Amino acid sequence: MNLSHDEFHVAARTLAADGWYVLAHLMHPGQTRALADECAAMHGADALSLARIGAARTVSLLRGDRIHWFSTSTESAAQRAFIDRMNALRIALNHELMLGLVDCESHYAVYPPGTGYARHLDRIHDDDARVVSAVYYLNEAWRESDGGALRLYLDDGSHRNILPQAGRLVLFLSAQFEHEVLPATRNRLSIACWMHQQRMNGRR
Ligand SMILES: O=C(O)CCC(=O)C(=O)O
Ligand SMILES: [Fe+2]
Repeated sequence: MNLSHDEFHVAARTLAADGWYVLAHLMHPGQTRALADECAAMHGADALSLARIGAARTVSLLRGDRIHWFSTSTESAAQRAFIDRMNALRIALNHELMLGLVDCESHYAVYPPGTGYARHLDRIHDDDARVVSAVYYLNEAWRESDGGALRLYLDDGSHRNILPQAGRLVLFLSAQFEHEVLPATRNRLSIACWMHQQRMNGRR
């Protein structure tokens, strides 16, 4: 396992060249397990909310995940460790690519069996803040037969299926890559995260 900053260097270079990258182990397994346990416990206690889409904030049939936004006032030690790690990555990306990423926003997501997220772009049309999308997966021993891949649509018309394996972080440019979450046969746990630039279009 490589948790060194060399890995961030490779991530930055590959993101610049290809627009997407899969990092094998963002955090130590114990930290990932703590996040998975907390996310599963919140789901079990019905403490997650149905996800909503867009400015209208309407619950949509397009996505079936239940979420909890991280916030500094309520965050746990496990969430803090994740945010610290993502901030280190964000600073490395700024350093190497001069992206001007000012912060990240993150939420837990649980997709119950049979639910997914239809093909979409993370850059919302009236908001240019999201630059890099990142998804951190929390599922131990995920098998191909469990379904639940992230399908990333590439510029050449092909696609890649990425399984939501614990420890894996997927990065891609928010404005460039359409993607979808395929339905799974078991609960699919993750943290979705967006790195922001300062908004250019005046919106707050
Ligand atoms: O969980 C994933 O693999 C992707 C989630 C996603 O596309 C989103 O929350 O916008
Ligand atoms: Fe997305």
